[in-house]
Amino acid sequence: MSRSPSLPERPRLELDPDMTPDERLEALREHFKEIVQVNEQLTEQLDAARDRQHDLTDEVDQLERENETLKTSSLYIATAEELTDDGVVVKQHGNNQEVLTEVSPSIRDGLEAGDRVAINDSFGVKQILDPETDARAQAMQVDGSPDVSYSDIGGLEEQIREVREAVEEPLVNADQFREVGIEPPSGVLLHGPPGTGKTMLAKAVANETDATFIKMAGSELVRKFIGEGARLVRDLFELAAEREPAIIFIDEIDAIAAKRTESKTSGDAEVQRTMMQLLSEMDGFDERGEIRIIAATNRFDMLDRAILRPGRFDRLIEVPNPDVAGRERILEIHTQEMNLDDDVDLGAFATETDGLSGAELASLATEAGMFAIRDGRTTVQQSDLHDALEKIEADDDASSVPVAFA
Ligand SMILES: Nc1ncnc2c1ncn2[C@@H]1O[C@H](COP(=O)(O)OP(=O)(O)OP(=O)(O)O)[C@@H](O)[C@H]1O
Repeated sequence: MSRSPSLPERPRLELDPDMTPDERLEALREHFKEIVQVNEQLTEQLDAARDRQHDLTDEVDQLERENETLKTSSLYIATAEELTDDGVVVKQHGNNQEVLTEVSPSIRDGLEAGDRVAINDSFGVKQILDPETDARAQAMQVDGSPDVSYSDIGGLEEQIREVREAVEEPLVNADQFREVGIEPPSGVLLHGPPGTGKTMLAKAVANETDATFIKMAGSELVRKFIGEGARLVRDLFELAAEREPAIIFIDEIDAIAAKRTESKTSGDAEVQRTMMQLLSEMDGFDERGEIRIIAATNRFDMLDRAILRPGRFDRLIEVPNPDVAGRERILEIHTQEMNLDDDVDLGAFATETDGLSGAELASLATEAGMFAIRDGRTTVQQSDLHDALEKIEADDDASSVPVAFA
């Protein structure tokens, strides 16, 4: 930046007592001339300073407008894969679509392969993400249209009904709720063992309602983005407001909303701040329009009861491990694209899989396919399912061996 010129010296009038009146008059004339000159210089400097002030004000306005555009328009996150003479190959996160796009020279100069960038609807690179924005991008997964539907979820008919009533209906029939004069539940908490379909449920509602699905993992907030939790929670709600209708999904909410402990470590204070921010966002939620919030936990017992108060997560939905009919349906779903031998009886097999979660049944189906391939076959037999079950149970036992003996 150019330094402003220093101010001219103030002219000094030096009158000698021995001067004749003529000499004094001459000295006074000289002094007057000097003062006029300095006055002109100062006027010039003042004009230049005013011009500069105008330029800077314009620059500030321009930056404010750019900032506003960046904040309000929806941008997507992508990675710059390759810089070529024809442009930049970017890969959009979420759908992995790759495109060759042009970038303005000013952005191109600072861009390197591997950088995360923000792109607009027509794939134009608008911004290189700095580490701070990057944290935001990593902490939140945004999916414009998740590809899970209710029919992909096995054995959770009652839970699907409840989620539809508490989340889908208020989004789709907001007017009806207003006319009847009732407030829909603020937040829905899905709780149950790992891998039972909680995330799928949240994605399916987003899909069904054409809402944007925004996921944030509580554990990552606490582990990866230390010191940023509260701000990221605020950003999460801001992003949802920009993208409404939107469904906010907070996975592993127990990581930020566990019961308060006696210990006063700085880590606890940080988690507390994050939770307080979440509670205050939820308390101011009514005015937020078409945003619904779903949280999930495997550790319901650990939750701070403050988050379950009316107006917060006041609708609890338990998502348990599937019963035998649920397991059969989940097996059907995960084998529907597979080439099954006529001897396969999923109903009978389901009775042998007591205690397995939906996620375990999904990987069991893939494992069974692997056994068929290893055996040089293109069809999956009942025996492959049994082998896969044995393997999964053996893996399970190995992972539950106490660490000291593992
Ligand atoms: N009920 C189900 N029906 C069909 N597939 C299921 C079901 N539950 C789980 N799965 C399979 O397991 C995967 C993981 O499920 P999901 O992420 O929804 O579980 P979750 O309950 O959110 O788990 P976590 O608590 O560990 O986050 C799904 O992508 C799907 O393949």
